[in-house]
Amino acid sequence: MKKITIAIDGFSSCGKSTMAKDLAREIGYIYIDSGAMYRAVTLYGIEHGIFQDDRIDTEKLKKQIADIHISFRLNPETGRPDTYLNGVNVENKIRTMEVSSRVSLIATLDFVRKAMVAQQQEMGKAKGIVMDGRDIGTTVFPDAELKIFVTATPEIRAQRRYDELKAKGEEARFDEILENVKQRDHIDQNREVSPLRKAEDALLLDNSHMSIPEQKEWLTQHFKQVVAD
Ligand SMILES: Nc1ncnc2c1ncn2[C@@H]1O[C@H](COP(=O)(O)OP(=O)(O)O)[C@@H](O)[C@H]1O
Ligand SMILES: Nc1ccn([C@@H]2O[C@H](COP(=O)(O)OP(=O)(O)O)[C@@H](O)[C@H]2O)c(=O)n1
Repeated sequence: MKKITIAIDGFSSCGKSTMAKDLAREIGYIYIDSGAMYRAVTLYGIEHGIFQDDRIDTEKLKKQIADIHISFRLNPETGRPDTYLNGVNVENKIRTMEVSSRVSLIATLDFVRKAMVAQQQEMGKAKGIVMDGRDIGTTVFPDAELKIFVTATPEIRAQRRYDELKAKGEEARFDEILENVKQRDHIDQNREVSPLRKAEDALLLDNSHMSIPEQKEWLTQHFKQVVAD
């Protein structure tokens, strides 16, 4: 069967990674969480004094960007890929509110995007990949055979993220998460480089009232249709 490229973009916390990972596992494709890469750069910045309050020392980060190596390795316990920053597993550290509150500013920087996009395109060279993010269908893989743009109401998205953090036993406040979700959507949609928008040829999915199995079924059907053509 021919291998294709699948691009899943959309708003924060709506279930993109969940559906992308599940599909990739089922069809034997590689899954890449591009957001995890921006989160890893942000964590690097926090750990290397790049932030002074809310200001970013862009010159310092620019000098160090070539020293930031991000990779993914399958976690045999979860069956899902964990994110590694310079050889260290940072999967949990990159999901904290501290990182969430800073990542979208880091993702506005053109030299950061350039470095990440180059790595992402390299990872997808051989096709057979599902990648989720904000600019996958528009910038990273504009020729992807299947493009999806996912959305849900901000309240539902914040609730999903809140439930996730609570289930992991982490501190979480619903209002803080809702504010973060809205703020990141705003920054992502209004930045100059590769702003978040639906590619013209992407299929729109509002999963506000869909369960995880329902959305996976929806995606699998579209995948089957594209590979059958
Ligand atoms: N349709 C859904 N209904 C309820 N919860 C969902 C649904 N899709 C995903 N989730 C949950 O919402 C949270 C955010 O999903 P995630 O896939 O990380 O979103 P994204 O990649 O878009 O940020 C996760 O805890 C996930 O299990
Ligand atoms: N391809 C991408 C992926 C993420 N990002 C940025 O990285 C942030 C974190 O991405 P994410 O996919 O982990 O976000 P969640 O929706 O999973 O919380 C987003 O809010 C964007 O600012 C981006 O700019 N481009």
